[in-house]
Amino acid sequence: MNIAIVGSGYVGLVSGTCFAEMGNKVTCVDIDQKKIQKLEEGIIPIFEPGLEQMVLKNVKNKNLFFTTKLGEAISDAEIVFIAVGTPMGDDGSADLQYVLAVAKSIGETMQKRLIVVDKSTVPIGTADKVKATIQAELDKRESDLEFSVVSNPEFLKEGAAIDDFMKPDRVVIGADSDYAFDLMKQLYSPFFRTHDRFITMDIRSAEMTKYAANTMLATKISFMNEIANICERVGADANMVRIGIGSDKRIGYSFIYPGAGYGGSCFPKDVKALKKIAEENGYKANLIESVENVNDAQKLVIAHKIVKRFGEDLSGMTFGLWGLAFKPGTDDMREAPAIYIVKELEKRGAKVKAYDPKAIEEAKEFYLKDAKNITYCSSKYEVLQGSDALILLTEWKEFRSPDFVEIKQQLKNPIIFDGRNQYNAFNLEEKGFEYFQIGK
Ligand SMILES: NC(=O)c1ccc[n+]([C@@H]2O[C@H](COP(=O)([O-])OP(=O)(O)OC[C@H]3O[C@@H](n4cnc5c(N)ncnc54)[C@H](O)[C@@H]3O)[C@@H](O)[C@H]2O)c1
Ligand SMILES: O=c1ccn([C@@H]2O[C@H](COP(=O)(O)OP(=O)(O)O[C@H]3O[C@H](CO)[C@@H](O)[C@H](O)[C@H]3O)[C@@H](O)[C@H]2O)c(=O)[nH]1
Repeated sequence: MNIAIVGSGYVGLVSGTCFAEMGNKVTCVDIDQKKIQKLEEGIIPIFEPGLEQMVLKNVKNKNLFFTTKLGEAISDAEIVFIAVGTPMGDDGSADLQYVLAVAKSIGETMQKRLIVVDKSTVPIGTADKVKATIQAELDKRESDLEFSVVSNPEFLKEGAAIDDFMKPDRVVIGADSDYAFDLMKQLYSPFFRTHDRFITMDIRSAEMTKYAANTMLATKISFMNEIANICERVGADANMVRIGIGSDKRIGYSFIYPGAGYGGSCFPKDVKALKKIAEENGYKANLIESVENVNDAQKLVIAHKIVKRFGEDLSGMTFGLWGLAFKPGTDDMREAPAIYIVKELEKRGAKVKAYDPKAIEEAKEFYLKDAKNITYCSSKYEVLQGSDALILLTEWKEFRSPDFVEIKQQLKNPIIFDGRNQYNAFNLEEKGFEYFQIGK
């Protein structure tokens, strides 16, 4: 099939590359000329395991193309995906300007019947807006071209995006015509080897499914963080409680790791957007609001532990930080707990030495560009030299089983603040450390 993907970020580039891998001819579009130029030169603008190799292979096989010209990309396409950002607007709602700008360009340039698929995460009712925007442009052109708008939310996780896309738990398709359902099923069928996992529904329910899924997962995390905070105060161990409740199949083990709060480009903005959607429709979403409040507070839990240990004024102190990305396996720092911790430490007069295997450039260029008291190191052990304590915020594999003798030798004080409970099985107290974790 001939496909265009508009927006070549985490979702667009991964989806486009995986569709190409299945033998489709895919053109990825972006308005960011630098991004497209890099892609044309074989430079992948984001870090996502396995992506580079797959992009290069499909470019070589002439299944995958890049352009800044949407009109050219859709001239031969049967399906066009909208995969641009829907960032948080000032009032917490999803900002639809990029989605609607793409819809306008599609209406201005389409030359044949098209299925327009919304893959971006968008508020319920957005498909109607996309439809109206395209139709308005067609009307201006006095064109009677047919098109359908489909909602096909994306559920991939950064760091595991290729796997999630190639072997999806389900593909949700919201549409209002058999033609659209059929074409979408043809496109996705190759991804299901044993049995299909299509879930078809009306468009609004598909749009809502995405917000409900992310908010459910965020709720599990905030719930567990709240339990962890109570555990600490009553002398229980959240690590044990996690196993205790996860073993109940109705609860399950996934997404109940207590930690330094959820970050990333999706949970924070989607939880906020759903709260706003509810509000705009006359419903106060108390539970969802609490999920967000618990998370906001959780991002600073490690800072509070540091203050409790060292006092309010941290001037003259240096903290070694392992991990900047919001999770392992990505260079993405959107809403990463590290941003909040670094700023809080800096506010209290402390310096930070930081190392992350992939996210240092992102930190320098965007997310911590205003931080004045941070030094970036080229290895995890360099961070420790002259630091008063170590803080772990992202559980990259290379941090999971470090040399504790080396850590003890290098740090000024043998103190570890573990924001991901990675070292709770290492008997650090017996090894002479002061060890602080979440929920114990
Ligand atoms: N990142 C994820 O893990 C993930 C997973 C599922 C769903 N989503 C959703 O998918 C959408 C995209 O997220 P992302 O993380 O890929 O965003 P991103 O910021 O990484 O990429 C968006 C891209 O769209 C481009 N763009 C903006 N306007 C454009 C236009 N008019 N024409 C062409 N390109 C344009 C930008 O330059 C950028 O490269 C969001 O709605 C997000 O909520 C993201
Ligand atoms: O038990 C857990 C699991 C995750 N997290 C944190 O939650 C955040 C999000 O993690 P994850 O869901 O793995 O990453 P994302 O790439 O943000 O993926 C989420 O957001 C995407 C964008 O909408 C969806 O497509 C995915 O299905 C959904 O998992 C990270 O900060 C994690 O550290 C925890 O604190 N505890």
